[in-house]
Amino acid sequence: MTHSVIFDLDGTLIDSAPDIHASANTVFTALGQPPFTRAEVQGFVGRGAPNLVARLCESRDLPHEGPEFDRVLARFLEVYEGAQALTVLYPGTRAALEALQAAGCKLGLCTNKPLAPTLAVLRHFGLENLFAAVIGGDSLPVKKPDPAPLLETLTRMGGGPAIFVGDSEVDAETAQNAGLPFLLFTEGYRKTPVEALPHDAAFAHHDALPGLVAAFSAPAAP
Ligand SMILES: O=C(O)COP(=O)(O)O
Ligand SMILES: [Mg+2]
Repeated sequence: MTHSVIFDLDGTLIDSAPDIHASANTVFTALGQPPFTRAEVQGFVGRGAPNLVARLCESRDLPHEGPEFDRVLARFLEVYEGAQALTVLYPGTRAALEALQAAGCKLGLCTNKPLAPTLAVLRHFGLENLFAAVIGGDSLPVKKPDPAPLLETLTRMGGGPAIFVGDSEVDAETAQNAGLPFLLFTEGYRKTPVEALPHDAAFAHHDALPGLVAAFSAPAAP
């Protein structure tokens, strides 16, 4: 049976760290702070925007909760929602999504990025109609690695067998928590060596994805 394929977004389909980095620097330099390096910002991507901004505040001894923090987070979300100019699709992404769809796979998206900037970036790349369901980091009361967002994405897609594709520690843990097979994209924002992350297969270029998914969907050998 053909599997549904659910994707993570940041570090899996899009390289968004340059825009996240630039947006963070716009907000923090306006507060009189020196700019962050890209590595500092990228290291905090994957657990949602509130966590990213809280970790950045913490690293500058600014409050990471309370009204002052809430204002910094709101400003970051405002700046980031319009920031797509530096973001790129990973090579082969569009072709892989279209090939999967042509092979009969339903596609879903489950990201910890808030829903508004998620939909904005999907529209920016003309991908918004490819996904049968899109869940963002603020769509449910919990985020990945809680399995609920991934399972809710699948429910909204109509259920059935599914595979999760992601780039990070959080994604590997989410797939395990949800009991779904996990395909690891190795060129994203992972901090752990590939061997140390539980995964069913790994790939470095999206060209490999349709073949990997087909192998999962093939009937088991007798
Ligand atoms: O942390 C985020 O905002 C998003 O990260 P994800 O798309 O990799 O889940
Ligand atoms: Mg990711």
